[in-house]
Amino acid sequence: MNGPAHTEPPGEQPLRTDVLTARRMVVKVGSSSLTTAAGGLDSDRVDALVDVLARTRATGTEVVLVSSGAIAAGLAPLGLTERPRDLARQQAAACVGQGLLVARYTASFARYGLRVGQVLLTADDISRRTHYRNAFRALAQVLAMGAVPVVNENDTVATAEIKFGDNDRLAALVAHLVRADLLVLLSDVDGLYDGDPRRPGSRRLREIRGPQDLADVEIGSAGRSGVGTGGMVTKVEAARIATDAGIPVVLTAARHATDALAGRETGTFFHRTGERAADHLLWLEHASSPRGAVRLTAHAVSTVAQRRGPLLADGVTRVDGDFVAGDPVELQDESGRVIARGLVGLDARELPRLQGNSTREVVHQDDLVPLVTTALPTPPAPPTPPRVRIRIHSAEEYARSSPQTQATSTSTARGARAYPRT
Ligand SMILES: Nc1ncnc2c1ncn2[C@@H]1O[C@H](COP(=O)(O)OP(=O)(O)O)[C@@H](O)[C@H]1O
Ligand SMILES: N[C@@H](CCC(=O)OP(=O)(O)O)C(=O)O
Repeated sequence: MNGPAHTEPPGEQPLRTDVLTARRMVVKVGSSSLTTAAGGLDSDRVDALVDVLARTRATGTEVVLVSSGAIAAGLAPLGLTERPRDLARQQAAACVGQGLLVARYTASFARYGLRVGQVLLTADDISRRTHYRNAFRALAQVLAMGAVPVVNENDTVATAEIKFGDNDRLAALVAHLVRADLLVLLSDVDGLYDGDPRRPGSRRLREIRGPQDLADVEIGSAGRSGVGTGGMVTKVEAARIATDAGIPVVLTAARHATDALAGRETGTFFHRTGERAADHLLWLEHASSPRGAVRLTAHAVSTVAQRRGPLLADGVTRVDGDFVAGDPVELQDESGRVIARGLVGLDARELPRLQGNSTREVVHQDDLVPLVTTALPTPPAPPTPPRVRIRIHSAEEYARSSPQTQATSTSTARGARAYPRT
């Protein structure tokens, strides 16, 4: 475990109201906080975590646990001494380790008469609206029946295309999914430091009020545990996703979980920076895979970026991808820069016929998420309608390609869909 160079003594601090008033919280614990130095699950640490969560549950606060550790738990039983680099052996380790992990939680929560329910998700499960609603219903029901959902990525079947990539991000998305009041990220380090926590002189940041507070912070990758994945980068990103959606975040060490959940000043507190968005807008921004891209006139870019109105057909200059009405698409400026995401209201194939049409709506204003924050000037409307160029790719080919490729590719219509439509 990485010991931070400097841990500031907890002084007498006011309690954190956002923690005390949370009625539903998502707690994420990293692999490094659940394993022994020799590898394998550390039962004492699992029990210590469950003690805290069961006490919180007993006060009436609902808890969803997002737990990493499947791969780490599967290493020793498969004779592996370190986390494999290749996906196939990671899948095998997760397959063996996930069962052990949930068995351990089941036994540990049983000491308090609490049941656990395993929930394994892939990005695909929440990147489509119907699945998103389904996942919400399932989790809400597990909570309503008094059990503790233990969520992890479904690493055994998750391939690169459908991976969340890290459980910090998964936890932020689950926090939004279950409409949590608080997200708690438990790691092997007791908060966000302004530099490498092992370096003498690095200071723990007590609170983050917005991106401006992160300007001079050195945010590094995973420490020496060898089992963690994203390091601070993914935790700060997860905090951004959650706080943007109105969910405050506590980031601290698993060993400080009691203090953190009691609202005491420990770790780093990320204040909420935004309001909870409509479900489908968060889904659109963070969880959806765009099915295509639409390039806009300068005038339409300005309208969309400032969310002053819908995207109309006469604002479209080019269409990439084989999307149909209801799909998420990227909205790009004339240079191919992505300026927003939107749920498109028309099929890609319909758009050429609507060239120059200023009454047909391509994306409704309520189905837009601007991704650029800078105010864009409003250029005059173009005098003549632009020509629409259609370039169709298969959805899977489009999703895999880089933004540059997406902007410049010349492949022709294939019409294949990667996944069944929902
Ligand atoms: N600015 C920073 N503040 C705190 N920790 C940092 C920072 N930069 C990098 N880290 C590293 O991030 C590690 C935590 O990430 P990780 O190993 O992925 O943990 P987990 O398994 O809990 O997800 C810490 O052990 C630490 O070494
Ligand atoms: N889903 C993987 C963990 C992925 C992950 O993000 O790990 P960590 O950085 O330890 O939270 C597992 O259970 O092994």
